[in-house]
Amino acid sequence: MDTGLLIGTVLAVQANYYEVQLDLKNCRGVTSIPQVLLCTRRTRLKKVGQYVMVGDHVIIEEVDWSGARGAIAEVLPRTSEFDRPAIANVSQVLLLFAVAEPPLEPYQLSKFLVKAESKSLNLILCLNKSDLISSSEQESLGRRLSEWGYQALFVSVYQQQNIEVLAQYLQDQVTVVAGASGVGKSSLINLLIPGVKLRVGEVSGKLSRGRHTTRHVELFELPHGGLLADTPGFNQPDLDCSPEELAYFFPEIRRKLLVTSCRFSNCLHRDEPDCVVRGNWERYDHYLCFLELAITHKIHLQKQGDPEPKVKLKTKEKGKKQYEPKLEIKKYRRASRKTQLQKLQQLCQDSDDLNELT
Ligand SMILES: Nc1nc2c(ncn2[C@@H]2O[C@H](COP(=O)(O)OP(=O)(O)OP(=O)(O)O)[C@@H](O)[C@H]2O)c(=O)[nH]1
Ligand SMILES: [Zn+2]
Repeated sequence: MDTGLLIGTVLAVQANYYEVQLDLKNCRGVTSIPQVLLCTRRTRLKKVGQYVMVGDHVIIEEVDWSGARGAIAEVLPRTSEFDRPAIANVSQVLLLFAVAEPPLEPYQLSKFLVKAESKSLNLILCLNKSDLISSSEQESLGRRLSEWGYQALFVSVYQQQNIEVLAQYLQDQVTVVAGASGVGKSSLINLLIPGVKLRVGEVSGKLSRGRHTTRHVELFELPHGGLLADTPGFNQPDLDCSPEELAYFFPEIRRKLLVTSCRFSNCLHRDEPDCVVRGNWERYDHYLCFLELAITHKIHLQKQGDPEPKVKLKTKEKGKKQYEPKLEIKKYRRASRKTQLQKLQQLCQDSDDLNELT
């Protein structure tokens, strides 16, 4: 057996245990050792605050081969870090949507596309449930998306259409499967990885969110090499890019700015004079909506960095100035209907965020 370092990839994290798939290239000639070890994290890593993520390449020590146990001694440098779900070393995003059931919502698809573009990773757009539309509908949808700048791959899990083509795209890559709830992510993973048996649900509108019992992140091994992660029950990616960079996440805008430019270099493409981006193209409205979100996000970040002072300067008699603590906003003032509604929406959003994190 090679005495070199034992390296593996973290497939799943549960409580304080890490499921690590061994990179068996380092153990040539040995066939009877376990492929996956259940590992703990060495205390030294805890002390230096080095956390371990799914997808991490790690060095393993203190192996107990008979019990398939080990300890993670070191985390190798990451090439990328995905936040939702938290996975290291992802190489591409597979954006899966359905052509119907649930209906394809252009705004929602756009939001997922922009989010995926912001990751600077390879992006595959795949449309499932092609069995539910005619070939001419498929062609016109394909043309529409190519205007957006994407070559969509139409698949059907039910009819096993184009699954082989997709499998080739996934080979030897670490891919995160993202897409709205009910589009067939679990069904697709079950088909690609026989034996994995992810739970497939019924499409039941908004209530389908959160029905997954096990929501922890996990990487699944593809039969011909490569790893795949699901993002269950996840409908609304939040856009956290800056207003200035948003334009670059639209292929249509990139194409325009490649051949010409706006009068102002910091143009946000809203109402500035001589803007070459503003105009009559399908997703311009989406751009404007996302721009509003990005501006709100930026203001929010600025406020966080600059907390409101807890004291205020008051002028007393004879012009004497004095600092006084700020009084709390009246608690008994009745919230307007609009504020109540906003609070309710925020509450829903927060509980969704919580679901996505757990
Ligand atoms: N017509 C049709 N239905 C499909 C196809 N693939 C999956 N479905 C159905 O779509 C529904 C949702 O599938 P899931 O695999 O649970 O979808 P999901 O994307 O994992 O959903 P979440 O777990 O909520 O994110 C199920 O009823 C599947 O049987 C397909 O190719 N054609
Ligand atoms: Zn412009």
